Amino acid sequence: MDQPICQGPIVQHVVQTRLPTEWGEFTLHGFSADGKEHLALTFGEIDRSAPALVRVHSECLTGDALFSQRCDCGAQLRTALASIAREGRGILLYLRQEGRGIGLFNKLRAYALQDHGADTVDANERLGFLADGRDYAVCKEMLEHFGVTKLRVMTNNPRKVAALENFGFEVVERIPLVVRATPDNRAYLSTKAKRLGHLLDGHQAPVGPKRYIRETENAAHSIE
Ligand SMILES: Nc1nc2c(ncn2[C@@H]2O[C@H](COP(=O)(O)OP(=O)(O)OP(=O)(O)O)[C@@H](O)[C@H]2O)c(=O)[nH]1
Ligand SMILES: [Zn+2]
Repeated sequence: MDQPICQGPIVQHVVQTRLPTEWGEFTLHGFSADGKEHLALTFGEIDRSAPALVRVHSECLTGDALFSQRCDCGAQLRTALASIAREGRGILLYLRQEGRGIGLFNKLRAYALQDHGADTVDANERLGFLADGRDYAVCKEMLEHFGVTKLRVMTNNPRKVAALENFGFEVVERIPLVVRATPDNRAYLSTKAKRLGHLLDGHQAPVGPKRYIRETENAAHSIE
């Protein structure tokens, strides 16, 4: 019998509109995939022949919209948008995989466990989830929609770089997205470095499958 063909989600570009921000005017694109509404923010003309400055950001309602200091998401989002605007072109994918894929209320349950001493990984596992349940498959078609093939990716997460490479993109540079530690997020950041493999000092060698990725000297430091 034929093996079923493993296909990614069907991704549709549904709508686009202007998004004026404090850093300048982006274009906001709505994509639907598997019943979810994902977003892309683009700035300037995307030059398909040059590597594109890209941020793949996972939804964090508490950090992105409610000013939470428990994590680095809000500051990373603002820093990435400011960097793209400063460069004059680039793409931010805003993926609706809240709480590393477990959803908002489960993330809040994980926070409640962390309030009583668990770290971010143990809390997920105690709730019966993987430490990180994200799936980046939707990125492939979203980035293909904009016609880019070579990427300069703003992230501290080598698994994100590896996922993009597995989809066939050439990641020519990883740009650390370093956010200042605060008393509220210091333990969280340290757990990400120790248990989830995040590269948080901005100067470590990439641990992804390929070692030629250029680590930029000019990390996108927090603007706060
Ligand atoms: N389950 C869970 N999710 C969290 C927690 N803190 C933040 N998140 C989610 O984690 C996601 C962001 O992932 P991070 O691990 O902060 O960073 P990353 O995307 O892997 O890496 P960067 O590209 O460097 O930002 C968002 O979806 C947040 O909602 C937590 O304690 N528990
Ligand atoms: Zn967050």
